[in-house]
Amino acid sequence: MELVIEHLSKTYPNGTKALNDVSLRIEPGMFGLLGPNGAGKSSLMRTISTLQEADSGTISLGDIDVLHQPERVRQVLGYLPQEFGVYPKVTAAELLEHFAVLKGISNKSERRQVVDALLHQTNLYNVRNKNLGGYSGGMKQRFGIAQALLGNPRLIIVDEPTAGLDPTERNRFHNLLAEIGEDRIVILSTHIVSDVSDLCRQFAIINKGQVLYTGDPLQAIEEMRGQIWRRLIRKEELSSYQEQFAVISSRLFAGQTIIHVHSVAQPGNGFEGVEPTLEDVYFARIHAAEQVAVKSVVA
Ligand SMILES: Nc1ncnc2c1ncn2[C@@H]1O[C@H](COP(=O)(O)OP(=O)(O)OP(=O)(O)O)[C@@H](O)[C@H]1O
Repeated sequence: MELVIEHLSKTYPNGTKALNDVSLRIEPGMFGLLGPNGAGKSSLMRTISTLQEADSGTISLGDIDVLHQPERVRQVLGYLPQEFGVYPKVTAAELLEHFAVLKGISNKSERRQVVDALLHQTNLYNVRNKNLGGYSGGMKQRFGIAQALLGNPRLIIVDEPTAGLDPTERNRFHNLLAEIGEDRIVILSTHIVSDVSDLCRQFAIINKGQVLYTGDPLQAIEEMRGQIWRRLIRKEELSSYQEQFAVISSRLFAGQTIIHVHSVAQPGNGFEGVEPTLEDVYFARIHAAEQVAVKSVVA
């Protein structure tokens, strides 16, 4: 089953163009949707999940017309929203059982089996009788995955799942995602580049409602090879470098500022070539798009 999005656009009543002619083809496996805050990721996820409507464009999931057959989508969809609220005074086992009833698993012993299996899979079985209010952020996210997996969905959407998780929990969550992404479409929406480079065979960069790039992370890195340059500068020199070069990122290291510049040719003295990372790809694509936007405003 493939998810095909074509020419999807959405403008909110206040005039914000959240999706601007988005087209994507998503195959089974983990797909990373990478973009800064406000890029339109949640709008896209909510539209695919049938929680909101688009102004124009089409989405198909196998033979399902997503925008016109929301009931069919909901039968095969698992969704972990950005803000996953839980009732603090019920236990994981109770709430999952409740969701299973809502999903239509009416046979009691079957439901019990499904719930237990999901609690095991998400490593929550030992804490299943604890109130959700006492769960850590990572435990809540894993519970979110457990509920999203009910009914064995073919398409799973997770919106910014690792924000706020500590490294151990994040790692555990990654392993869980990798496991569930083996045989179905999992769309991971995030602004954290390493979530995508760790997990996804396919990804897209989205900014201001537009798809800037889509493809394989390794290929995207390969295409940038020889075009990323590094230089140590003094903090107060940053703005002058930004005027002269395509500075795609700057960070502090041992009290000094390291900049990365995107350039096909050697930018000049003092720059050293570096192996690109997915983060360089991401910043370079966004930087290039912003430059085009600035130029068209000036023109
Ligand atoms: N209901 C709404 N009404 C008006 N504007 C909205 C609405 N929802 C989102 N927006 C705006 O649309 C743009 C895209 O928002 P969206 O939430 O889809 O982005 P995002 O990439 O998911 O960002 P974030 O990670 O911050 O959620 C933003 O400018 C946002 O302020």
